[in-house]
Amino acid sequence: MTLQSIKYERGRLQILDQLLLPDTTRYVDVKNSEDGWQAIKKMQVRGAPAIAIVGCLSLGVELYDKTFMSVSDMQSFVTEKLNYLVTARPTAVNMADAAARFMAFSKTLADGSLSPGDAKIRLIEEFESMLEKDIATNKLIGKFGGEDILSRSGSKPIQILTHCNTGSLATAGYGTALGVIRYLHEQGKLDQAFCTETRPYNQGSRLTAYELVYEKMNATLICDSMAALLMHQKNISAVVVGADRVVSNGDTANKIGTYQLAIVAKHHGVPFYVACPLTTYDGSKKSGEEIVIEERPAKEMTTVKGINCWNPAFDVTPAELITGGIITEYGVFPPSKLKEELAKYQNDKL
Ligand SMILES: CSC[C@@H](O)[C@@H](O)C(=O)COP(=O)(O)O
Repeated sequence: MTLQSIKYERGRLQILDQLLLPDTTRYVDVKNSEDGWQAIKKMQVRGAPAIAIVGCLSLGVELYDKTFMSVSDMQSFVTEKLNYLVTARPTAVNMADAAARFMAFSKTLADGSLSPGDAKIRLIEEFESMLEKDIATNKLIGKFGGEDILSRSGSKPIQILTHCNTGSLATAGYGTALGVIRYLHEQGKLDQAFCTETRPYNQGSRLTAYELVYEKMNATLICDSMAALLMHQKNISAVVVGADRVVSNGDTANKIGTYQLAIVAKHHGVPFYVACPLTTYDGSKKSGEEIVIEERPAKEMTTVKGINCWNPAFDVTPAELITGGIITEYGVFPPSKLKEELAKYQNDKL
């Protein structure tokens, strides 16, 4: 059984408190959208897909206990709460994407054909479907990405470098970039995965390392500052990272430090891939310059009081550095073709 960041049954949501990992495994109840907002803001749950799923399910749990006089009352309530959930963290687009889709869906429920109670259950069912869809999506990402890497590597042992945490803890299960590594491992083709510590929040050393050990994959931890030497000395087959927002020209926001990995990969001729679902694509923005980068509190960085800190949680990797491609559930696309390729699938989202 893989690690489970989200436990859900209708009317009850629990999340694995990622602030306590790896030392303590404790699930906490998320009883409503306010709890959901707080859990996302405090990073008890994190990772773009998991943020959206927990946000929507927290609202689903709140809805379950509520009664509405009319479907349009429910629709106003849901719109207000979804808009609120989007404000918890600004950079990952998945929650905003889900909010837009579910607001549109809740409008379709107000056509008079369903009672308020039935409409509420239809909406809850749609929230619930995110769990299975995310895992199915991640398995496709894993396969497309894994096969692409294998096709480029000939008979060489496969060694993958990844950054941040993109596995079961950041999604409903299987993972995106870590899904690619998992697929290669399942095929018996993974020689070794390297993961960065991912300073300052240490998603790599606390969460990815924990997942890799838990899954018994052959894996090695490095400090972020060791990536250039690693690529110089260790025959890295590919760098594979996740994403928080990919915009229409292919520029990609992901965990701080991704940009420098992409530069180093280009210098060493190592293919650099971004792995993410269609729900991480934001076609409304033309370039990475338009992406809002979250800044986190200085206390996440400091060991000495009195020093000034700058703590951006994400950076933007320019499309031209994504040399391997963007791995989605529909295939692997060069960033320059992403917009036209994904346009074909936009209506499949719900
Ligand atoms: C599948 S998760 C992809 C990204 O969300 C992940 O790489 C990342 O940057 C997470 O940042 P975090 O600040 O931990 O939410």
